[in-house]
Amino acid sequence: MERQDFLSFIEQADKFAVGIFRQFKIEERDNSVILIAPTEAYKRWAMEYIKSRVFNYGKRIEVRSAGEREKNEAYPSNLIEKYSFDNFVVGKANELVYKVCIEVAEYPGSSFNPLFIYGKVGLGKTHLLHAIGNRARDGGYKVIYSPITDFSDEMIAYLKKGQIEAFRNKYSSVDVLLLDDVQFLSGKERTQIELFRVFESIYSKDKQMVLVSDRHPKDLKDISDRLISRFESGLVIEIGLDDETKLSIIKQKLILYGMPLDQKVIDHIFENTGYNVREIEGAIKTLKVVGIKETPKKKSVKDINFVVEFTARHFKLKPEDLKKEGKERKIINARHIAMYLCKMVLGTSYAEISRYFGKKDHTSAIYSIRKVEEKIRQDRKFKYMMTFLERHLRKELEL
Ligand SMILES: Nc1ncnc2c1ncn2[C@@H]1O[C@H](COP(=O)(O)OP(=O)(O)OP(=O)(O)O)[C@@H](O)[C@H]1O
Repeated sequence: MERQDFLSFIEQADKFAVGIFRQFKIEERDNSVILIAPTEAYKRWAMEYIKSRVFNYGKRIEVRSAGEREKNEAYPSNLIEKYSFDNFVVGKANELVYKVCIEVAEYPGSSFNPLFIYGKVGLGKTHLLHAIGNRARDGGYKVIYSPITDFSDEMIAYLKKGQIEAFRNKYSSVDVLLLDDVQFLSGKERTQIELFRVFESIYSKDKQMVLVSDRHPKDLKDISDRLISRFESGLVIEIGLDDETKLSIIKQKLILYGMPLDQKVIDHIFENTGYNVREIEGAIKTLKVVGIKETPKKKSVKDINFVVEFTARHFKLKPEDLKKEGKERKIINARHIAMYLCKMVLGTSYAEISRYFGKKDHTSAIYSIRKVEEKIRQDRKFKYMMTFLERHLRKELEL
């Protein structure tokens, strides 16, 4: 019965092809259909066929060859399926990296190896890693995606069980290894040693490695030179975001969230977000709930004052301290946190925040808020504290 679904779809579209597809084993799943080809040649044919047609089956189509099937299922994938090449908006600042990623996903190990992508937060690095993983997996390759902290935790767990060889084998036997947030390797000596081994092994077998970081390999701290030089030995490429791409992303996301492409809305989002797609998504979601009439309303200075008082109270400081230019770490941190809370809780624009804190340039608020975002990602305790602060602030503001 299930087999019928995909085949009847093909039958309507292409009478010739259905005869060939009948020779495949077809597994229908909720969101995807897996075609298991009898031989490699059939697999290649099916992949070409699917790629060259405008396919609107409504499910992701995955092609594997019979031999690969078991191998792949032995590797439960933690890839996020919604991150694909198709829904990645391309513009000047990310076009090259996008093309390189497609190349790597389709010909792993034989083009840019290792591929090292770096760039600021929320620019789509993780999205591209998963897109590579999904495409390579569809091509029948064994893929592992792992944020470096998970890689490290897993390594320690294996080490404790006395099974470090099993860990090495697991990571060395993939076709594509995707490592996220490589900057967190910093200071993790044993993890670096193990990663180096994995690297050498993968590389010698012409398997693919893709690494993602928030900075260039040269700017990574406390990472061994030999590892850095490996990171630099393939292609190092930056991902960015320019105004034109930002605009296309806003439009695409508005459509995605079922919102009208209203110029006022577009301008509002454009002006109230930095160069960070995650932030753009956040702004659109807020807009969807609150509506354009309320969101753009300028938060009164009274509210910003309230956030500053609230933050000062938490850190046992005076609100005036936060507004002054100070050198003391504790005060600087509290000021950054107050700025972050203004942005997240009140939705105040960068320009307004900067102005309130006595800065002319709106990039100063962007910089400070980014610092807080980075710390949230790096430090679990800090993240809990920020969640706590945000929740309490919202309560006090009755938001
Ligand atoms: N060019 C793009 N087109 C469509 N969506 C995008 C694009 N870039 C980023 N996004 C979306 O923005 C969000 C954040 O992207 P992602 O997590 O990949 O960023 P990142 O660069 O890995 O950030 P971080 O360094 O914080 O991990 C995701 O939901 C992603 O789908």
